[in-house]
Amino acid sequence: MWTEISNNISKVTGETFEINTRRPVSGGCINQGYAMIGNNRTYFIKINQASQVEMFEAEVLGLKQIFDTQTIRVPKPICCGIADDSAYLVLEWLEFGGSNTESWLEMGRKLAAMHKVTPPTSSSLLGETEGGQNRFGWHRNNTIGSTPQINTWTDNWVEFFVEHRLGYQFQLARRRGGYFPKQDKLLAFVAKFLNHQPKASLVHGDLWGGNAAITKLGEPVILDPATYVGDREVDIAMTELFGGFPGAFYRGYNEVWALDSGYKKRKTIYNLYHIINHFNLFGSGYESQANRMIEEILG
Ligand SMILES: Nc1ncnc2c1ncn2[C@@H]1O[C@H](COP(=O)(O)OP(=O)(O)OP(=O)(O)O)[C@@H](O)[C@H]1O
Repeated sequence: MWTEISNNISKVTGETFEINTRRPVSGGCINQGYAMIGNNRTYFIKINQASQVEMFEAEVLGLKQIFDTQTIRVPKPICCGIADDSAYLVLEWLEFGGSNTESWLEMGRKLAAMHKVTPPTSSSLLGETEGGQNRFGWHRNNTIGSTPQINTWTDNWVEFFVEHRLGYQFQLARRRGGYFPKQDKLLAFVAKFLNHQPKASLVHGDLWGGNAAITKLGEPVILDPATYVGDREVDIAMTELFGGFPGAFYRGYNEVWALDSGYKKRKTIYNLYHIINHFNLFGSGYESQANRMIEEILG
């Protein structure tokens, strides 16, 4: 497998790459990460089962879409595919570790700049492109963790969030034996909560602490996106889900595009999506957390 991946790197970069050393990189929950070193170059590789190759293809497209905004750094995708019986994704290697206040201010400013972008709505099937529309979705489905994330273009944000985010995850959770007694009441209530008519923004989609990092040179980077066009508040809510980003991040963000005061009310409903997904991915421990969040939302 490693030779096949090396050969593909040589092919797409036009420079011979022969693997010399490989070491595991920890930090991800879904894929196995490795550093691949050879010919004075290093690459970051993610490996999963062959059936997951579409997940990597979607990640490449998400990284490219974010790169095209010219706002915030993402690792450059090199190639992806199947070698032996494994799916792989090769990315530019980045050296992390230079965290400081200025870098986190920049992370916030750059994320806000990215959120100001409304990418063209395009249908990969029809090859149509229409710019600047306030529609929500993406040109293909992707994954959140390894759960499918449905991105069918929808004109109305509430409809999109109820059907393709909360509703879809609840459906999967039911099949796994999840018990959410106030699910229907909650779904009926969403429209009342999300009546702020958000602008359609390009969002990262999975912005927990493990997916935001600062390079040794102090440059902010976002990793491993589950990109779509949605309400920017979904990203900010997720930064707060597992402990919060440094305060400088929020200061930087608000400098460029201040959050609406209603955000505080909405963030629990946005994070509920991720907690039900955690139930679907990691099991029952998250069921009671989701039910507590539902109670909190319903008041
Ligand atoms: N381009 C890169 N260069 C160097 N290290 C990287 C790079 N991308 C990711 N890493 C490191 O590897 C870790 C895991 O990466 P990543 O989050 O992309 O994996 P994953 O298995 O897809 O994760 P998740 O559980 O968030 O889905 C990161 O937290 C980071 O420390």
